[in-house]
Amino acid sequence: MGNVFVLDHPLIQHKLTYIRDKRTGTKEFRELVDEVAMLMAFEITRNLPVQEIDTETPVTTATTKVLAGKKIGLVPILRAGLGMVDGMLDLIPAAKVGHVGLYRDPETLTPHEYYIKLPSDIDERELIVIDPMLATGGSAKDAIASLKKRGAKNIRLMCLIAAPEGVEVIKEAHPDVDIYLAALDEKLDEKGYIIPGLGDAGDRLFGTK
Ligand SMILES: O=P(O)(O)OC[C@H]1O[C@H](OP(=O)(O)OP(=O)(O)O)[C@H](O)[C@@H]1O
Ligand SMILES: O=c1cc[nH]c(=O)[nH]1
Ligand SMILES: [Mg+2]
Repeated sequence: MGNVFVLDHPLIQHKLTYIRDKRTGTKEFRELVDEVAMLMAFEITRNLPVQEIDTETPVTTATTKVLAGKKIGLVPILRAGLGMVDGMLDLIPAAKVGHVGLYRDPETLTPHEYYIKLPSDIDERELIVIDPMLATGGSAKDAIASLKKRGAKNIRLMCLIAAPEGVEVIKEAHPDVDIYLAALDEKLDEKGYIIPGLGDAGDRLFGTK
């Protein structure tokens, strides 16, 4: 655990280029984030355990595989994490979805939690915390701590883009959490934005700039 995986599938990388492009408008941005989230869900679920069962096909009995082990829970960090939920649910339709609302104070960069609603059985689920951006790492760090406080034991973090600073914060605070990214960028600027990044993910998703 505590590993960092950059999902470098060509389709993910291609779409991420257009997500970063400042000329990409809200509609296309939303669609691309949705598509990349689905592709990342495909990669992140690659190592889920399976078990063999007997299945009656119309002609014989076959030994086949089904998912085994823990069920999945998705936990988007509001707002921007919402943009990745539907794409992931396309692949994992039975997942339950919890929500953690956090905003980052633009001056101090400190995260503030304003909402939390989780499935009652989070302690039995493999949770995937979702947020497009891991910048200073403060928001994801607090969101994960909130989940642990409420009993979560198996948590992974999935982001589109991270800054090295944010990755270090999560590794330090939550060494049990694996991190899945589409890209690990260069650095943060003085306002806490990821460079080169994609700008403000929430504003670009919801057209609020
Ligand atoms: O790693 P950090 O430095 O904490 O920054 C990352 C956070 O900032 C953004 O949310 P924001 O506060 O803009 O809220 P929003 O999703 O409502 O726009 C982003 O979606 C992360 O949650
Ligand atoms: O670059 C960044 C950093 C934090 N939040 C964003 O939406 N973008
Ligand atoms: Mg924002």
